[in-house]
Amino acid sequence: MLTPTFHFSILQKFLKIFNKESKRFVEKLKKNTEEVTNISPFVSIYTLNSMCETSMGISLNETEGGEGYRSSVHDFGNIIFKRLSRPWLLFHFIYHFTNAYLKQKLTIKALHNFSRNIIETRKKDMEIDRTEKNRDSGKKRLALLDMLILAQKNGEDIDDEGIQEEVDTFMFEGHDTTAISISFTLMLLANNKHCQDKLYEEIISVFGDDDREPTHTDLQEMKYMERCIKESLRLYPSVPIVARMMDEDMTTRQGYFIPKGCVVAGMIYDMHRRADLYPEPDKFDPDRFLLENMSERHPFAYIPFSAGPRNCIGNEIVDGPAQKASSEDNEVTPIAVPKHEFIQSIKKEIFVELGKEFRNYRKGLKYKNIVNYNPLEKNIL
Ligand code: HEM
Repeated sequence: MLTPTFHFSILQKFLKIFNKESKRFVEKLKKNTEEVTNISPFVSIYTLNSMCETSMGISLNETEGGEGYRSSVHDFGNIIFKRLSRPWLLFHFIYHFTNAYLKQKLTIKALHNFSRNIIETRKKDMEIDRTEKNRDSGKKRLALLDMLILAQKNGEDIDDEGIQEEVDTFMFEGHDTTAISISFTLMLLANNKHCQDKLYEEIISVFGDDDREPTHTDLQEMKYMERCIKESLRLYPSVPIVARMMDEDMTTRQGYFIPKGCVVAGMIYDMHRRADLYPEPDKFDPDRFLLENMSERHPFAYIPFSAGPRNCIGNEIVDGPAQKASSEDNEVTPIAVPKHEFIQSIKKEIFVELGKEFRNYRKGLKYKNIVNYNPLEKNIL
């Protein structure tokens, strides 16, 4: 349902929002007088603004309750990380008696109330547009939410709760991942002056001394910047681990049995730093993503957006249109990896990697969700 929203013709309309927020970010940075600034929460103000406007079609700064929503988004992130980093809080029984749980409930309520209101208002506005046969509505910029409302109207299998869940997912998946990625890219450029200089030269070659807003074509020309972002996502993938629950038994080529119900984790961070795939893996070298240096690499050696049927839909923003836009096709061409190919690849790449990682933790760990990949003991812990 949502894939058409990620078509580059729609993303192009979003570019105005990204440009507006980028400008605000730069202005704010210029005014910053602190000697040391933690840039990550700073960046996330503008990525959250961008996500709100592209997902819900509202400006957080100009909407009643917007600032409350912003602080709830941040509080919620903190609550989750606090819980994840305190093993005893992972037991529901203990967690339910803590203040953190109470705060979590209140925060979720605030988040849901806000997005529910926006959805209801948006639905009413769209109804008015339709009944008044607003001739301009076709030219309007559609937010992701509008696509879901339209899909529901057209009889697709999604109810109000489903729409809200999608909007909430987008807000979290979209703003934090991009804020982290921008922060690390800035850090890497700051620490690698020669790359920063090269990128600066590229900016000058595209814009000269004109301070106009970047267009989609400009961005496509900025090949070095694209390589810097890709290399930054290799070193610091915003989502370092993905996990899947096995829905059927499986035996890998190496002969390891993984039972149904088992949780298997893919360590993207570790895979991206494998010396056999990336020589001098800790070095920031954007030229690893030159075509000639990539051709020999396994396609799943680089998976910052995961791969397969549940990969990142936002992948289209960073990776998809950049390559596909030039074909000027109006059809949506989702990047989907055939399931069997993905499974084969998991076997070869991710499981082998897991073997290396988990061997270190094996001794003394008796946790039913962790699979032992030690090649000497073909069994399960
Ligand atoms: C640097 C930016 C981003 C990175 C590195 C990233 C990474 C990922 C990864 C690794 C997954 C898969 C998680 C898993 O397999 O369990 C994922 C899923 C997802 N991402 Fe992103 N993401 C980014 C930006 C975005 C943006 C901008 C959006 C929305 C506009 C978005 C929306 C989603 C959604 C909805 C899913 C769930 C897909 C599904 O389960 O079918 N992401 N992302």
